[in-house]
Amino acid sequence: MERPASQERKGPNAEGPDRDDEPKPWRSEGLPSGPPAPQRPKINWRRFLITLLAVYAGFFLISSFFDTGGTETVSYTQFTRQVQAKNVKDIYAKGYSVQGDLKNAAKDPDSGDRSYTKFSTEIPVFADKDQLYQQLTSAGVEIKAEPVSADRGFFVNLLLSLLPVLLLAGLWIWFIRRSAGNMMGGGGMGGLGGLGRSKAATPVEAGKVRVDFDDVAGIDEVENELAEVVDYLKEPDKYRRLGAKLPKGVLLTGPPGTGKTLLARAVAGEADVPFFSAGASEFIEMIVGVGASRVRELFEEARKVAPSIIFIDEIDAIGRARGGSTVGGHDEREQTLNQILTEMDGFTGSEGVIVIAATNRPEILDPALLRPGRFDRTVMVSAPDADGRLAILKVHTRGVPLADDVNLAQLAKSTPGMTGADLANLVNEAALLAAKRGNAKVRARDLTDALEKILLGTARAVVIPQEERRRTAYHEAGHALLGMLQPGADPVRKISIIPRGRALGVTLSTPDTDRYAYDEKYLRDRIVGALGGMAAEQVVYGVITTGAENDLEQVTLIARGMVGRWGMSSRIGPLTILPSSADGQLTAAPATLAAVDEETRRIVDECYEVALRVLTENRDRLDAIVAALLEHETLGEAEAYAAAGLPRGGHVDAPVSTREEEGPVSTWEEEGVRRERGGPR
Ligand SMILES: Nc1ncnc2c1ncn2[C@@H]1O[C@H](COP(=O)(O)OP(=O)(O)OP(=O)(O)O)[C@@H](O)[C@H]1O
Ligand SMILES: [Zn+2]
Repeated sequence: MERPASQERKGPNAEGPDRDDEPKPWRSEGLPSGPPAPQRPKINWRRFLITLLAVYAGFFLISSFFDTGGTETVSYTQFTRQVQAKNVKDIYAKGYSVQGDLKNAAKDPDSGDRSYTKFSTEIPVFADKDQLYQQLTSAGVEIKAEPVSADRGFFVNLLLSLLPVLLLAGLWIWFIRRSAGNMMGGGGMGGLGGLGRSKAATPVEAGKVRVDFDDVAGIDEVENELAEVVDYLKEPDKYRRLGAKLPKGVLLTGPPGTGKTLLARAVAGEADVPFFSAGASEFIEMIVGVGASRVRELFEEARKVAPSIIFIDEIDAIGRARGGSTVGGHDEREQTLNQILTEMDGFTGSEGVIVIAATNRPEILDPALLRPGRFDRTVMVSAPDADGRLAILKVHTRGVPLADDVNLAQLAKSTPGMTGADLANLVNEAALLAAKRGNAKVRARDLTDALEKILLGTARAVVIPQEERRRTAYHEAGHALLGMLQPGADPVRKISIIPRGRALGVTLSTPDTDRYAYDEKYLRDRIVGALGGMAAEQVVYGVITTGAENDLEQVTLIARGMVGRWGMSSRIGPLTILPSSADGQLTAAPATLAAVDEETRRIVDECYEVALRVLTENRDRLDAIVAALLEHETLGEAEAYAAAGLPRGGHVDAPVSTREEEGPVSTWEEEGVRRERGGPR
């Protein structure tokens, strides 16, 4: 099977250099090959600005030199005194500015001991010029005069004042020349015909995309979710005949390097359709309106060759929630975003263009993007678990000769927290090492050395330390075990110690049926479950960590609601004491509020006691879940209950949903300060 060998070898920033010298806002693949567009040198903006500043400063220096270099600036009084003393040889007048030479050096009136023969001065407008002229002629001063416009200093001044205008003009010309390269035709920008429409995108790869689902490993669930899209792209008529509506947009979310871009290309490869890809930030130009017309153009091209895929990477760059900041580029971003929304609204699904967008930060996206008919399908791509990492390692070692001592399964186990991009990088580093060492095959040592090099060389933690994993596992197992043991709690659906965004791990519980009202028992079990992570750390380690912040927020919210809003405390009685929102009015007396706090505390304390007791009594089950978690990293419902040695008592089998927004779900996610992956890129 064909695959792009070079692409496989790249690390997490594989696309970086490409993007940098790519003049066009998008790339397309899978179109018939055409003549390559002439490469235009990319303007380095920082250097450009620095040069400009330097030139500016230079002008200032030079002009000030011309004005005062070697001459003494004297007062008008001083000047007339020299004239009366008949010590002035000649003057040179330009408007009211006068430069001149003295016959004999005069002492500097300010410092006293410095002497000068050249001077300059300004004649006040209100000076008696006739009288001055007479004095000058009678003193025999040679007078030279020039019209104001011939002034050398004036030219310099003119240049200086014109510089910003010249600068803008230069920018404009550069911009137009640049746009002319990949844009043609008229229309795009109102009166500025020639801007904003692009020529057919030049293919990067001739023929079709040569990546398919075989190249994407360890995220089978995600592939399954996208299989429908592939099927639709392959046979749009099949769906069209039935009038079926397919998603126009799919949003891939997940940490950097988990294969979102790869996945989008694989969808195109599987479906054998052209692939257009663009980084969202590349749409945004200095000049308002260009991003929008590029978007329009991109969709036009894609529609021409439909069925096709448009991939927009880092959509958060333009898709951030609107309003709020009004920093520069705001308008442009908004217009570009609006254009994307318009395009997606405009084409009906039957046109066969599917937009796939990727982001690491779905939470900051404008909700408008996620409405039906736009990116109405969100697919979460998370970092791979141990099995997933093994599968990815297998993909990336397909073309690499491995020595017999290499144990990929072992390597997969020792790289928790690594993403697909990290693993691809690891294999490549090992191959480089082996080549440097003159070996024909990659040996186990090359891989371990490469791993060490990566661990030392990257600032972010690539591999999660074993101790941290164990602690996270205990924390999650604590939540999960209490969820399994407390009779009123919702069944546990999934436990994971794979980091996800800022979360170190997650335990997911969903009820079997929809619940509309919650009784006190259920709420108490929720609190017990939420405290389970902290309690487990207390039981096992004797200390607790900051990881329980989210848990405690949930606990406080529920307990305060029980006391202050739902009448579940006999001491307070059935009264609404606390407003349902933060800005609501508080009407209770301070003593009542204090009582609410005490009651809240009592409930939480009682629940924490329960959590500690249950976990201590069931320590063996807790340890067993932790062992299973460390082994597999994620446990589904059946595996979780099996590990705990518990029946899924009374719980009806419900379809497991991993989409957390569905239904009343309790998730216990641990905030991890250390685990912010990726960072600025
Ligand atoms: N699941 C995977 N299977 C195989 N290779 C993978 C996988 N995930 C990532 N890779 C490798 O890592 C490289 C980079 O991944 P990709 O660019 O698709 O990640 P991404 O999620 O789009 O990251 P970003 O958010 O930084 O754009 C891929 O080209 C591929 O070599
Ligand atoms: Zn927790």
